[in-house]
Amino acid sequence: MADKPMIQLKDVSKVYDNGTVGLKDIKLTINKGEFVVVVGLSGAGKSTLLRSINRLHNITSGDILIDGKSITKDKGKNLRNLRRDIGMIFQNFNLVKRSSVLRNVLVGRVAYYPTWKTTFNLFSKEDKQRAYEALQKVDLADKVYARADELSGGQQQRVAIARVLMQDPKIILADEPTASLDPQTSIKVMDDLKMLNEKYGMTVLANLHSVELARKFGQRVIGIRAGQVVYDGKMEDTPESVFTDIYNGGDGNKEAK
Ligand SMILES: Nc1ncnc2c1ncn2[C@@H]1O[C@H](COP(=O)(O)OP(=O)(O)OP(=O)(O)O)[C@@H](O)[C@H]1O
Repeated sequence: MADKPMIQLKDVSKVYDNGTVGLKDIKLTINKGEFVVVVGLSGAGKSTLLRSINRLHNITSGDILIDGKSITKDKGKNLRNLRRDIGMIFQNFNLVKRSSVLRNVLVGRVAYYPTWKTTFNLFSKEDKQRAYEALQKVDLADKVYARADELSGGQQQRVAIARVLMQDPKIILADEPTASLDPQTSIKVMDDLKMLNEKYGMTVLANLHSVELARKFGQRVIGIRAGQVVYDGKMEDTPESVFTDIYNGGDGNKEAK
């Protein structure tokens, strides 16, 4: 795929109100269609990075461009439209637990409807059909009318992936998508993310604790420590020592140079 910048961070810093530095002077470009994994110790700033990209957090300085448009500066309708281009996958799935699987997947379309229509559940027939097809793609067509909280953790995460498919974003930010899942289920969830990346060209940025999953799925790896990028390279060129170093609190560069 041609190198077209999809996410650009320009000297991005984030200081929380209590003075904690979340991100420090991050310069980063992620191109369309990349599958990037972010690794780092707990508290390194991985979630802050993802949440700044879709502006769940406001950054303190710098700029973030999504497909060439500044999400930092946009307001109102423009911000809503930019956010529609960014799907989120969370560790805790973020489903409406007492609602049906179908309804949860339809939520992915909410940003395409006026609010009053979604309040009264007035989704179009086409979107209901799309939701069903999205569930087929993650092997959950038989769960369409089940309540979300009747599903296993892995199935719930795949409902969240079907919801992202409905949203049809350009980018998926996955914040520890497998942290509450067993190893086998984790692979199935990551396979589904890979499907969105390969089949639909969605750019994926995923925070992962597991080095094994990072190695298996990431094309590029970004190491974060104390709010800074300390490693950035192609997975195939990344020696094991980089991971050891990052997880031992080192700067991830020593043996990679
Ligand atoms: N709302 C907040 N207010 C103040 N400080 C915060 C807030 N959220 C995060 N932090 C701090 O910012 C730093 C980065 O946190 P962040 O959650 O981004 O790290 P992380 O790498 O995602 O960690 P984990 O893997 O544990 O989720 C930490 O020092 C954390 O304590």
